[in-house]
Amino acid sequence: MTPQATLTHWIEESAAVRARMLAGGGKPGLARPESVAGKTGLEIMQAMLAGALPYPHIAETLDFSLIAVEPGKAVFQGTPQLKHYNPLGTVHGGWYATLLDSAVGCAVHTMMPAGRGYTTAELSLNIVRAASHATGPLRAIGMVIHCGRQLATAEGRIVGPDGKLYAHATTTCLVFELPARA
Ligand SMILES: CC(C)(COP(=O)(O)OP(=O)(O)OC[C@H]1O[C@@H](n2cnc3c(N)ncnc32)[C@H](O)[C@@H]1OP(=O)(O)O)[C@@H](O)C(=O)NCCC(=O)NCCSC(=O)Cc1ccccc1
Repeated sequence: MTPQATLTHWIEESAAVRARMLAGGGKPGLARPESVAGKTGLEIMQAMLAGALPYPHIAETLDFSLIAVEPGKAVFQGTPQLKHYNPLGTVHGGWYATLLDSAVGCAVHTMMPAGRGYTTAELSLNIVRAASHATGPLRAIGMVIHCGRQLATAEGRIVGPDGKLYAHATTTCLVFELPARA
């Protein structure tokens, strides 16, 4: 696919995902414990994509959204804007970090059986190309490398529709038993 065709595909796919989420009742918020009980991580992420579970507020704060999940993989799309700038006049490093923490974390989440949770214990980030408010949509793709009983590791990349790399990251997540709720 040409970069222009990829860009068109990304824009259309993201609009379709958003429309599906909204049609299913999706809105920013926090899932109630009883709504996620008994679901695997993949089922939770799929329910979010279907609008059956709320999506997190951070997606609106930083203008990115979940696009697709499969076992061991999560794809997000975000568009850098002026409101994401640092005082230096460039996109804040935290924007790339948040997008990649989301992508690699959710990739790990897709591997969690019901009753198991995870949290980021370490995130290592390289920002190798500056994006701007003129760049347009970028995608963060997270992939699991290892998923054990206590540790999970994953890697992720932020790329443009032309394939240019903007940032890459690795994470170490702690995997644990979710506490039983009364
Ligand atoms: C410039 C460099 C650091 C190094 O580049 P290299 O690895 O040597 O790569 P390469 O030579 O392959 O060129 C790649 C592209 O870069 C361009 N380019 C190269 N050199 C320069 C140059 N001197 N000046 C301008 N542009 C330069 C070059 O033309 C090429 O683009 P092109 O292919 O022509 O279109 C690059 O990795 C980068 O910009 N990273 C993003 C860093 C970033 O945005 N960090 C986050 C913000 S910080 C923050 O928020 C913290 C904070 C918070 C709060 C308050 C205050 C602060």
